[in-house]
Amino acid sequence: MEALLLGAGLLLGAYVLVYYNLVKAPPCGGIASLRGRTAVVTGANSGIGKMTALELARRGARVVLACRSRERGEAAAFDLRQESGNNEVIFMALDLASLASVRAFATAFLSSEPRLDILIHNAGISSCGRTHKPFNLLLRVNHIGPFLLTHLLLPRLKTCAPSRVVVVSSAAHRRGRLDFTRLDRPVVGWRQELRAYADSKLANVLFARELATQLEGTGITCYAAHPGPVNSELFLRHVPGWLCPLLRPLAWLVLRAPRGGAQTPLYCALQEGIEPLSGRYFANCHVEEVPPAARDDRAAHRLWEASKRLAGLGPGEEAEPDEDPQPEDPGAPSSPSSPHPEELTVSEPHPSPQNSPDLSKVTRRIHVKAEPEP
Ligand SMILES: NC(=O)c1ccc[n+]([C@@H]2O[C@H](COP(=O)([O-])OP(=O)(O)OC[C@H]3O[C@@H](n4cnc5c(N)ncnc54)[C@H](O)[C@@H]3O)[C@@H](O)[C@H]2O)c1
Repeated sequence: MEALLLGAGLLLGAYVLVYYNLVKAPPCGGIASLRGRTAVVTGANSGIGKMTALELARRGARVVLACRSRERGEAAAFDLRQESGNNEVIFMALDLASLASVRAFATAFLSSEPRLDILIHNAGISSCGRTHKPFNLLLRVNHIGPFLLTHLLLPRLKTCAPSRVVVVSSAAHRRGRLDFTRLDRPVVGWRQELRAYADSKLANVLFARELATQLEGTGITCYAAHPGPVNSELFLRHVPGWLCPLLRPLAWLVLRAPRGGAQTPLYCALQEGIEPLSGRYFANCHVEEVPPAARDDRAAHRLWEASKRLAGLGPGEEAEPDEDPQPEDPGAPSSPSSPHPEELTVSEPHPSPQNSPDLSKVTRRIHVKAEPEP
């Protein structure tokens, strides 16, 4: 009897593993060679971001790992260079919780990198941990920081068009509800954190939607991607230490491996022919319908305006980094436009501009944001 139960358990485990990692997350196809193109992946020192960066590096792209910790970022860049055999994987410092750091990253990037073809907003947090900030840290890291970064890097994305922006969102956006009267209120306690996480992921979906509208006709397309339920540190990081030994094997068994989680963001970054679906939400490498709150164009526009204020971008301001007003950033040094000396780090000298392949052969200009009516 026990042997039977064990056998059934093993079979079930194998089924779940295969189902989540191969059936639901088939390896993404898309453009085979990215030689001559540059990609930025935020939060690329672990989990889904690291696997996304690895795949881009394997295809020959120059990959910038935009990470908070120099030590972990440099270590990840080293690993990825080894694993991919591509020496064009570098680290640059970016802390999305600090608007000054976002600006410093953009300044460093624009002055050292001649190209930007793919921007993947992967970094995210699900909890504030022990940090107490006088603002909504989850919204800051998961949405406002990426919003500002996109604005600052737009000129480079435009000159390299056709180019793409991928915002790693989550199915949790379905539980999100944006309260515009208290968007930036500090988050206290795990219940508020869960809510704020879902809200920030809804903000990701609305951001991709509005960005697509604003960029129509520029050759830049953007997508919100759900990686699936992935076995990463995102949630385990905040679980009490004594619970981890119990949860880790369970998570390994029932959740997708980070490599599987990377497939939908990669699909959005690389798949030919999805340009008419710019602004849409993807899961399991397919476009998916979202709930009314996530396809509310008025809310998307309102969020855009609110995000501009929270990111320190003035009304009608162009996205040129040098023209941005000084942001108010409680967690940042007093001179945001002066780069932090320790943050302006590039682990390798930039390469000379390379011959870029003709992307117009594999992509088309965006004409419509196609979406069936509910
Ligand atoms: N793991 C899942 O089941 C799951 C499900 C849906 C969506 N997601 C999303 O996938 C993305 C990647 O998450 P993951 O599961 O790989 O977790 P992870 O914790 O391994 O990766 C998150 C990355 O973001 C970085 N990061 C955190 N705060 C940062 C900051 N202030 N500045 C710069 N980088 C910062 C971390 O250092 C880390 O590298 C997140 O946006 C997450 O919301 C994950």
